[in-house]
Amino acid sequence: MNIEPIRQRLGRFSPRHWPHDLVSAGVVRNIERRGDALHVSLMLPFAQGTLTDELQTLNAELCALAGVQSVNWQLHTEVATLAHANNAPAVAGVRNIIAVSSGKGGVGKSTTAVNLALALNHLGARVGLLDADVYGPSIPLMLGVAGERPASDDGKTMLPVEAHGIKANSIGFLVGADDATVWRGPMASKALSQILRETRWGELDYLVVDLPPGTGDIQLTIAQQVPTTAAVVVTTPQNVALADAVKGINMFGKVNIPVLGVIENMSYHQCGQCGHRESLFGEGGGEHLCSEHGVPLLGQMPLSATLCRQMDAGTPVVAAEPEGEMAGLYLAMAARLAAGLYFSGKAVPTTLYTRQV
Ligand SMILES: Nc1ncnc2c1ncn2[C@@H]1O[C@H](COP(=O)(O)OP(=O)(O)OP(=O)(O)O)[C@@H](O)[C@H]1O
Repeated sequence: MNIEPIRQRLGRFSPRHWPHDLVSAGVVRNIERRGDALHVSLMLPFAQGTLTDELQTLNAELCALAGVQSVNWQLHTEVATLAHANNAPAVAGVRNIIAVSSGKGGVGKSTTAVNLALALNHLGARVGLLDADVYGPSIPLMLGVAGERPASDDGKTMLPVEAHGIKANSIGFLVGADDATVWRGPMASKALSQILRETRWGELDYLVVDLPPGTGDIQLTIAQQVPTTAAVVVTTPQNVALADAVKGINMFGKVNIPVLGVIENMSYHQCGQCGHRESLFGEGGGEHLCSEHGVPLLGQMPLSATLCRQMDAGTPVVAAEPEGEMAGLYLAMAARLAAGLYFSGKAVPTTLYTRQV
């Protein structure tokens, strides 16, 4: 069978959120006909969301081109390690680190970090979550594991706490949320660096780091001490929050950490009864900010009482209702994030890059 027409068709197909088609993205591994079926195998270098469904739309055309009855797609994912944006030494086993930040407190940064981490895991990736928010470590509560402590079998390193399929560590597990908040700059960033490196994360495709809110020295120091691959900025639509989000984008710019995009949280309220949408804090702010600063708007999350309640109860929406509408929004953001990270980064050999240094 001549596979060239098949290859050409795949070369004209760009999945959603991909800046490239399947062929130029280099993901097509093998095309062959076996009996009445066409087998196409793809090797994907990042966690992906709806690709399986999207590929089905090609089936009829490919069947006609190959003269077969069916198409059998085989998708393998091996998340690539991307060069990080600074000179901080790598963390053993950790392929990519995504920093989640916000220009100001209370915009839902931790909520976003937790649900994005869970969403990446739902897409099939091995995920860790580091709570670096020394001013208010809320991850233990949000994951429903506030009473737990990381175990240590050698007195030197810690095993992360596991919750809802991801691995987590937080300053809040170790000193209690109230004590951590009185720490000041150098002490907090030193402790954090230690937690990052003394946790036995195992093999992780993505480690999501929930940074402290703000754009001051401590955030800058942490961003530099952590071998960050790229960052995400969370904001709400009010002008004051957007102005601070710009400071966040600029902060990462100063230390050459690429900003993968902005997530607008509490963008609108959707009435639980009639479904009516209302933009309580203004409309179009996130979009405007993104187009002005040349960064993608990764997604918009509604203000939702359920989301807030689930978070407080330690069962984040992506874990509680993975098939629901709200989780779907986080899953789409995670897929966009993973694609954006891969296509904007530079792949490096995993074995060299993630070993203990
Ligand atoms: N989209 C949302 N709808 C409703 N409630 C939300 C939403 N996002 C976050 N919240 C709630 O708002 C509160 C603050 O959220 P969160 O702790 O994530 O903010 P933060 O930006 O991390 O704050 P800080 O950095 O100051 O700790 C929490 O009670 C959370 O459940």
